[in-house]
Amino acid sequence: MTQHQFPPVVATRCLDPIKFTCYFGTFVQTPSLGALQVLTHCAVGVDQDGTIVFVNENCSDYTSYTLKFTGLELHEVRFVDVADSETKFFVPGFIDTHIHAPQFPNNGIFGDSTLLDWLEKYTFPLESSFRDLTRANSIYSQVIERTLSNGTTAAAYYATIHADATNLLADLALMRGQRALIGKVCMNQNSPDHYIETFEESKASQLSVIEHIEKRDPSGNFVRPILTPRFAPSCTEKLMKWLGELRKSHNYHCQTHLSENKREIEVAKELFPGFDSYTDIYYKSGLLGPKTILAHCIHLSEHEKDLLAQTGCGVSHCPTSNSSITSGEARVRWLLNSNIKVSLGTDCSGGFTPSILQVAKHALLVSNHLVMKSENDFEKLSTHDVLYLATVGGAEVLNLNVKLGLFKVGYKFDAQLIQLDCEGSPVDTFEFQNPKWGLLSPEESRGKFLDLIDKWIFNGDDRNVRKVFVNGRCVVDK
Ligand SMILES: Nc1nc2[nH]cnc2c(=O)[nH]1
Ligand SMILES: [Zn+2]
Repeated sequence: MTQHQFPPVVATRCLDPIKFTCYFGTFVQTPSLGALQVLTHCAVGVDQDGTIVFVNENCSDYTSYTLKFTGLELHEVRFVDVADSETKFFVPGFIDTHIHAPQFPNNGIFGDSTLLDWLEKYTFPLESSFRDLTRANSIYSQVIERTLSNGTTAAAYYATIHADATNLLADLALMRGQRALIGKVCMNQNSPDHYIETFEESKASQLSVIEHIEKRDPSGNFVRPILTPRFAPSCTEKLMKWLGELRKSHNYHCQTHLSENKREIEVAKELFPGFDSYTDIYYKSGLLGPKTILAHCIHLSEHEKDLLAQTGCGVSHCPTSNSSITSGEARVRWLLNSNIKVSLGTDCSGGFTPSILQVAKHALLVSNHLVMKSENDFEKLSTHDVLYLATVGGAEVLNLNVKLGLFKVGYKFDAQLIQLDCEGSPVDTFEFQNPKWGLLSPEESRGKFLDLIDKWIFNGDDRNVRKVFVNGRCVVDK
């Protein structure tokens, strides 16, 4: 089971007579927080490496433009014209910066528990069963399929403590064409006997996972290892310091949980009395840096927030999870205003949905709750803000070598094709709400289209995701 020989994802393209692809239609993106850009009648050219080489808005003849631009023959170019419906548009692929792949079967199962009893009752027993590779194979395949189908083109995964199953998750993501940071969970204290490792075991399996993943994808453009101390309460200082040294010496990605639940914070302080704060435990262990992803960050002090800003860490905001297991409301605007990178995470199965679109909606609603509590508008997030967090924010937090999150020259074509009026769509569309580009004033058409985007964010789901592309390759076609 450990000896799978998956073909490299990119090699198959070499046999393809098609040398270039031009996508034509409406493209939607968020170049900055709060700003939504709508590119209409737009031609986006993508080369064989999945890189965008032109973005030509209001293109009157995209076929001639492409042939002239590339110098290729007609049969060497694939034209994907999706301008056949006014409610069809491309958006950048979603980036899920915090998801526990093995917890997928527990989505929706959390009862009235909160973090620490939830871990004991539901999470550790399920994760420990991933010593069984047959189980890991079927659940991990399902997670990748489901997240891709929801438009997630890149994800930062937590796996389990098991090296073999973690390697399998990396292989499956690579084979299926989803970009993924793959984290073998490290945990060597305060965990049940059936699901714990020693320092030496953790070290050995971490190194073997890194070796496996780096061999599978030496470019690191598709799958990469990410150091994953579960959270301070389940790791000794020795283990965190070893991981901190490893992170610094190889510039590895790192992910962990921070300041999710009030009781968790007390436990962390009791276990590590010599540190100034929960954040300080990670800081002094060398775990914080520009390629570190911190999930939750709800109950931080000003000083802890400043430490995140100073070290350049990214935050994964997980509002679905935080509402489900009653953890609290992260102050996203407060973090963003300190120039801290913020993105979205499903945190399955603390969160119940594998869809970043749903999480975006919850991020907006949770921000409204903060506003209602504080009676000022400061924390309010718009639909454009949460779309930014789901795409550009995710790309900033993942901090990969390839550029993601926008339709821009030099960026990779990781995209979703959304259609609101497709068969079985959960979004009710009305002809009078269509933008009617060219028939109304540009402002009127844009206004109507922005309303459609809002309708999509609140009412849409995976049925509206018609195609998904990663690195210019179509990985989902419904
Ligand atoms: N949400 C969440 N928080 C954690 N803290 C430590 N482990 C976990 C986990 O699996 N999920
Ligand atoms: Zn988590």
